[in-house]
Amino acid sequence: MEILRVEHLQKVYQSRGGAAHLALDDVSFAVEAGTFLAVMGPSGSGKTTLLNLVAGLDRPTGGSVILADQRLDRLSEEQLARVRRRYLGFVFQDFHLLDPLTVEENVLLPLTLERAAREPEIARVREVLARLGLADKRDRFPFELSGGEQQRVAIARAIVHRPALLLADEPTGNLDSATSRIILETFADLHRADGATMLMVTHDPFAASYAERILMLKDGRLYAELLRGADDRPAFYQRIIDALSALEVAA
Ligand SMILES: Nc1ncnc2c1ncn2[C@@H]1O[C@H](COP(=O)(O)OP(=O)(O)OP(=O)(O)O)[C@@H](O)[C@H]1O
Repeated sequence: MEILRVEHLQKVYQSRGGAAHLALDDVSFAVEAGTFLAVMGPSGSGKTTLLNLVAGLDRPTGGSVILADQRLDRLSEEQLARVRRRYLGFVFQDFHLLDPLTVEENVLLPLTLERAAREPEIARVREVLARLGLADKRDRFPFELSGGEQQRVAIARAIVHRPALLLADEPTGNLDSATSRIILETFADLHRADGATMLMVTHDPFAASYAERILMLKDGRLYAELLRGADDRPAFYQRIIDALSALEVAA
């Protein structure tokens, strides 16, 4: 089953001075359910632009995004907001937790946005917190947690409503390497054990090596795709490094 299809996506930013910048140029790809996809590319290559368009947070100047069988460009802002809440989960570089709320309240939030919390929903929150090894942290506040724990709470919040697609924007960008590894293992485990579908934007080859498929962007265009295939993670990492140096040589 296909979760996401991006067709001939184009984004032109018009600056106030009148100059146009082509941030995404004819990008097409599809994502099957259960895929762990990474999108890589140097700074300015269009990664965040692509993520924002996939999330329906911005509108393309050409082409389309089809998420869970719905063409996002045909939806009103209100319909888009509903699609986002229902089908997407978000994990950000800087966690985006709400400081006045406890861990449990933060994770409950996506379930209570549209209605009052009920018993089964609290049970679901506790199940997800336990799944992520946070059962004993549920009454703490974000500032009482380490960065890695805060990111795991953010992941719990992103998956609590069982989204069709989990979007992560540089999720290890603010973490040290040991903590990054724990977060990446968490994603890999959600993919392996729960069949989660993920799109992770990263410029870090180590983070990307946890994915099974990588799209590489350069100057707004897709220029390479790597599939992990039968490689183990270290062998895949080496192939990513080789592909990146080939890109630099070509630049
Ligand atoms: N609102 C905007 N108006 C004009 N240009 C923009 C706007 N947003 C992004 N751009 C330009 O579009 C290009 C792609 O930006 P984008 O943020 O998608 O890149 P990125 O790959 O996510 O970079 P980084 O890794 O640094 O976050 C860049 O050249 C950027 O300067």
